[in-house]
Amino acid sequence: MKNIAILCSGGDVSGMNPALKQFVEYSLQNGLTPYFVYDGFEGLIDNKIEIATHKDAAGIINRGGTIIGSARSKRFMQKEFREVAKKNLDALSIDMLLVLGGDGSFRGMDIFYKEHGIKFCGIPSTIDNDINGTEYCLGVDTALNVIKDSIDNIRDTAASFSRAFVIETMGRNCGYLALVSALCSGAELCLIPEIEYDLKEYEKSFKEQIKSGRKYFIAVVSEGIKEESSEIAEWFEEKIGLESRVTILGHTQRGGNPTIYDRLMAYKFVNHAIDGLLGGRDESVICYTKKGFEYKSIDEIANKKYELDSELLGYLKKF
Ligand SMILES: Nc1ncnc2c1ncn2[C@@H]1O[C@H](COP(=O)(O)OP(=O)(O)OP(=O)(O)O)[C@@H](O)[C@H]1O
Ligand SMILES: O=P(O)(O)OC[C@H]1O[C@](O)(CO)[C@@H](O)[C@@H]1O
Ligand SMILES: [Mg+2]
Repeated sequence: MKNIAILCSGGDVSGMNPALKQFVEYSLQNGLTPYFVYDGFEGLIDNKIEIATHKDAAGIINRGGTIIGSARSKRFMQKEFREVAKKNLDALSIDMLLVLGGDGSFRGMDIFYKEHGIKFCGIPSTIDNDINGTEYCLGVDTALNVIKDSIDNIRDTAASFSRAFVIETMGRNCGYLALVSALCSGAELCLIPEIEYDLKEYEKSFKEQIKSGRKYFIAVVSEGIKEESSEIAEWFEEKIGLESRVTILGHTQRGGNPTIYDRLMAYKFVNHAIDGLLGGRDESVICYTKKGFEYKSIDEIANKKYELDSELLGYLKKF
């Protein structure tokens, strides 16, 4: 029987647990022995690698996060520790790995494959949705729903108090979460790292809107823009004349009950990843695009910047 392992790396997402469950089931269906690697690349180095059974994957489908843990591993960046990881995998005769992670994790696996020939398939899993080559990353839908609920709640109090709210989303240097949330929550202002802005250009229009009866503003801003959220709030107070508050959604965006979409995508990503490895694709990332699922090379994924959809950008409100 052949052995296959799975690990989670980088920021966790809701959808990882459904993926782990499907990994166990689909591996067994294919006559493979599934292994869990606990705590990402750290666990590869520290030999936290154990056989996974149906029992290990039971009762987890509704849980956010990942029951096997995730990590950012400084040690995996060093050759000597990757050698330790390879020895640990060899001792268990594991030469196929599924990696649930982001671009950084795939870059690390690419180096590991080139050095030691451990075959892998990456499953894009990051709330940032910042991976080039795939239009969807596992966990994004759940994160967007968490953000949507938060903004809807904030709107209630913003309206009651006639305030401006600056709501900051995660995303690192990618504005996807902020852009989609702003569109789907009817925000008056959306600021993202990809688009240059000058707040002065909004002043005239916002003041006119207040004169015509607007009582409150919702601004959705992404982490990674040139200003702090508190500075945007000060601008609302000083230039627009509205009392303001800041809500930084932070790690709430990384948790929560996985949505139906993320559960289904978890199943599909995992099946395609295992099929790819069994079909002889030794080093790839399984991507989801308008054409469906496609295997792509690490070069295409990790060495090019993700571009936001121009149609979505076109929907953004202008000043
Ligand atoms: N060049 C590299 N060489 C070896 N390992 C790497 C390299 N780049 C990243 N890694 C490994 O991948 C881990 C995860 O990378 P990173 O923190 O960038 O997260 P990610 O996978 O991009 O996910 P997310 O951005 O969603 O948190 C790093 O902590 C490191 O262990
Ligand atoms: O959980 P940490 O290490 O604080 O990292 C936070 C970062 O991870 C992410 O949640 C996922 O990459 C980013 O949106 C955010 O900038
Ligand atoms: Mg990343």
